[in-house]
Amino acid sequence: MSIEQGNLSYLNTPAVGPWGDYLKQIDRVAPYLGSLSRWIETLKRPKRVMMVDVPIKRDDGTITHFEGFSVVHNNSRGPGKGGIRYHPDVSMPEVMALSAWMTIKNAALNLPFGGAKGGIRFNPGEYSTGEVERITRRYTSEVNIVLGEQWIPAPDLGTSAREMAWLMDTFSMNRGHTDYAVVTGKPVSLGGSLGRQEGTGRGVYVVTCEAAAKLGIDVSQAKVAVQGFGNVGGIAAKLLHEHGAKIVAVQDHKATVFNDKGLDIPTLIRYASLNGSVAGFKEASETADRGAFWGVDCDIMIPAALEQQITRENAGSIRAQLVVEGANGPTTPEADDILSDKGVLVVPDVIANAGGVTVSYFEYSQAQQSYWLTDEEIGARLTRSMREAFGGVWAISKEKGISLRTAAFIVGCTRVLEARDMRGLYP
Ligand SMILES: NC(=O)C1=CN([C@@H]2O[C@H](COP(=O)(O)OP(=O)(O)OC[C@H]3O[C@@H](n4cnc5c(N)ncnc54)[C@H](O)[C@@H]3O)[C@@H](O)[C@H]2O)C=CC1
Ligand SMILES: O=C(O)CCC(=O)C(=O)O
Repeated sequence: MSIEQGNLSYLNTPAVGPWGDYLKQIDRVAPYLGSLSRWIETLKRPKRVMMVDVPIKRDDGTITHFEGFSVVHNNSRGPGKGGIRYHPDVSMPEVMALSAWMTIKNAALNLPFGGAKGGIRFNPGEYSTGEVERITRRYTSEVNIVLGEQWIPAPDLGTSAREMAWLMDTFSMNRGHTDYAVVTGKPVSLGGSLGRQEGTGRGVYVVTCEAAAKLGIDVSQAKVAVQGFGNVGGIAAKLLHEHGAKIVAVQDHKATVFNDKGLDIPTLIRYASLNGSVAGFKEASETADRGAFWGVDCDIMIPAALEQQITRENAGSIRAQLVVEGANGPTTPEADDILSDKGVLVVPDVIANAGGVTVSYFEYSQAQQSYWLTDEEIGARLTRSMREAFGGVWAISKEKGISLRTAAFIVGCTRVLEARDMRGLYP
């Protein structure tokens, strides 16, 4: 079997799904990389992949095994950085794609990190807190050999500061010393950074304002639709709502709620946190037709849930002028083309949702120095980093007449491959 085009025979991983989308994005940037493109295969192959067995004792005394994954995609610029996902559909090709997008994102923001990601295939909502803790601790011990030097984890979909605290504690127990810098997104009382929990949503808000200004959209008058109402979508919606935008539609894993006059976001956040979903929210209309979300009348759309949500099937129905990717990989390359033909501007994940990892970098540096910044300092640094990254990518996109995604990939891939080139090959 050929191993060209990232079609990795040893994993029996065909180039489809999110990994296939990532490979197509790399093919699109290759013509812009000049002589560095001779290193392009580096980006099509994860550096290290690991699948681990995670057995735990359930509350009823029985034993259950879970599949855990960890992928270090690239470490040319430093240790791999990226979150851990708990979701029933997590798979090795998905974690490969998520880790690869981290490589590009971290380099596009000029953070001193490579790309990595981890995941466990299960629905945490179906397990007790004690069971989730045992799964997290067992997984941490199983991936111990890559933690710290090769991979510095953080929260992603389905995980939060709570799991990062257990991870940090388990790692520290195994190594025999307390290590605050092995993981970010920890509770503030345990070496976490102020502003990390809100960092991704705040970054989405900042780039939404930057991109809207370029299109002449007044955010304080804009209608916004948000898919995914968790850490990223919920905070982005809250900040946009606070600045006058009307959030006219929210979709989560269970339901889609609409209100053309604008949803009361603080109340909806409280409601979703009490009920586990936006389903049944009284001050909204609700539809069972999940596809209807994409055709909602709005100016700005923020997909902040999973990969491959905007596809060739629904891209044509999108009425927004601006799509800001809070999620990783929500738009397929085919949908990118349809949106571009329609004149819809897409701010790609590797810039739009980089606020979280940017504050993670601040947390990592603070933990190493045991010196803590204030909320205001974090907020100001984050806003500056996001504006600079967006502005740089916007300028390249205008100069070359290409999408913001390809422009962001030019910045990210050039930095990674320059590092690769300078490090050379062992003779
Ligand atoms: N947490 C972070 O700091 C970062 C997260 N991201 C990305 O943002 C996305 C969301 O992550 P979080 O907000 O952290 O997760 P979360 O676990 O806090 O929330 C996920 C939300 O998505 C909804 N959801 C799940 N499946 C869905 C579906 N099929 N359709 C519609 N909604 C669905 C859930 O109901 C929930 O509201 C993911 O793609 C993640 O990789 C990106 C950068 C950083
Ligand atoms: O904060 C981090 O280190 C990683 C965040 C993450 O997983 C992401 O940006 O997708």
